[in-house]
Amino acid sequence: MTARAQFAKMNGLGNEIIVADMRGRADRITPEAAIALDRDPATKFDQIMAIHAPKTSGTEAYIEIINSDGTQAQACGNGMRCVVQAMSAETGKRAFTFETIAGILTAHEHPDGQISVDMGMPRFDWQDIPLAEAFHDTRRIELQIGPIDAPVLHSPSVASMGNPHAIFWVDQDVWTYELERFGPLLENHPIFPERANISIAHVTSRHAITLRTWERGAGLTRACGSAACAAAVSAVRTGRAERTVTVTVPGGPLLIEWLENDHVVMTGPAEWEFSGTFDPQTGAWQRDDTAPSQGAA
Ligand SMILES: N[C@H](CCC[C@H](N)C(=O)O)C(=O)O
Repeated sequence: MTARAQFAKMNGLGNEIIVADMRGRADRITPEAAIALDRDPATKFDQIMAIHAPKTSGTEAYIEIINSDGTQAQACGNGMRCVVQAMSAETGKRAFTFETIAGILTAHEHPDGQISVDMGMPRFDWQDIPLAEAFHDTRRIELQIGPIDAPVLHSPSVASMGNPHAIFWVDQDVWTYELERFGPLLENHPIFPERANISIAHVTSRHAITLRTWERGAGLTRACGSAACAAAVSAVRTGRAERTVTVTVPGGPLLIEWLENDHVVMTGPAEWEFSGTFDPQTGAWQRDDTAPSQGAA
């Protein structure tokens, strides 16, 4: 058995996150461990944010992002806020520079506890999303689901926030759509060679969007920060909204600002739930404050 690693179960607006401290270790969290942790109701998560020692000077840490199906993701805005809260509690620092598979990003904690993450620049070229075929205008691509002559969802905007997103615009309450049914079909549609995060968006004013997301590799979530960013920039590109917008996801509101320098900044909360230790090989875990019988160990 491998030595245990420390973790904190946290959430970002209900996006279920495990922040795992993998610094000073040579091993990685296996897909089997991720799947085992997700199967246990107490540690069920959408993403694991694995903190590794920095690879690049000037960065605090290298963050690996793992979906609940064990696959890797390039971006996780809500998870990044959880990492900031955990590391600011540990170090007393408020501003951080991190590296992920998608590059370098910065984040800081405000005095009121809200956390802003610079999610970088969105990309809109079809090759960057990526799409399987050329679409020169990604504000609206040909893709629909439901009866051919009366599609339920159609013509999404697509964008990359490091990870692939499709945003379907709707004119009514986002809860009236069966996202749990259409999500998996669209996530795995052949137009998305790396699959995609699927959102339905209702623009309710020039500064407000309501959003639900089916996440690639994780399914229905209460919040998806990168999808909120993708929806906000896509709403601006299609003339639906201004560059500062509140995106309300099932877990609550996120403030998204698309700055003049093309960076997208997301601001929202993070919440600690409990801490423990786990085996990165198997996912066996134990709460810090309970007797050794707890968990799958
Ligand atoms: N929950 C995340 C996104 C997870 C990304 C993931 N599902 C993927 O791209 O594979 C967020 O807050 O941005």
